[in-house]
Amino acid sequence: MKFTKMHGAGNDYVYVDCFSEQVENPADVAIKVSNRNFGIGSDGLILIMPSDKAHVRMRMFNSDGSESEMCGNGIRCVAKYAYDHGIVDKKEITAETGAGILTLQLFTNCCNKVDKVRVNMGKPRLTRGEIPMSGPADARVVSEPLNILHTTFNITCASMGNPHCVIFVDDVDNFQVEKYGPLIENHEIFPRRTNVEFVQIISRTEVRQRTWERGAGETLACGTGASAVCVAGALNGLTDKKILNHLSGGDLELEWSEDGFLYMTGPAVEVFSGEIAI
Ligand SMILES: N[C@@H](CCC[C@H](N)C(=O)O)C(=O)O
Repeated sequence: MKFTKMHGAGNDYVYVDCFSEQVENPADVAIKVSNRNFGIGSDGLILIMPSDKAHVRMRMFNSDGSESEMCGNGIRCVAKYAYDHGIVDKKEITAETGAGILTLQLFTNCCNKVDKVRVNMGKPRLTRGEIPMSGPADARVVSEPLNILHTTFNITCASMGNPHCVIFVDDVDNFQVEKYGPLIENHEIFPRRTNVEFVQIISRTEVRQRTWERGAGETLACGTGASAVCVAGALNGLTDKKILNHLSGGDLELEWSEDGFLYMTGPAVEVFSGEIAI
């Protein structure tokens, strides 16, 4: 199987061009290629596919083989791959995802390669039913207490197509992400598990985020998570609706605009290509 390794702010995936390759059992392939000792090493697998509704279609699988509806860092890399490898020739393209059809704006460098992408991530979904979470389907979850191991966290939840639980903490770099992340990911109030973002407020326009990803553990960045953090900061009155988010592997710019859409801007990098026996 031919593949390309790419990352967005350090959130790295193995990408397969399914315009020319076929992948049987992508969940198993994701587990195999993601292994950092016995595989290629990545946070998961992303398939770049033809679509009858958009310029390109993305399917994404976490390193544990579970499929997610959406991947913010992944969709920027899919757009870069599509442009740099001649699948599209426009700088505004559409992409079909499990979270619907998204519009992306591509920015190129002096070699006409994409190095930055702005994504209209759609409107955040804020009710328990949409996230999904147990409890009254129409209710929002803003700073709601959740007890984990005798500690009470105030959680704010949103779906960006995939579920997110945002927790504001005082000192994120010393926070025990590996201890609390999996307990929240698998908590019974999240019937499809959840991604978890631990966030320190730096100012009304700047935050620092660490992410525990559903199906992958701690990663260096999460684009849908950074989008959910922008929403959660605004809903809690802690940040403006336009922020710079410092993730462990790089920065993302987020804006929850007046029309209700969430815009994410960030880098997309191709690292290397190769072939692996599957
Ligand atoms: N890293 C991604 C999100 C990947 C999927 C997530 N782990 C899930 O299961 O929903 C991003 O950049 O958004």
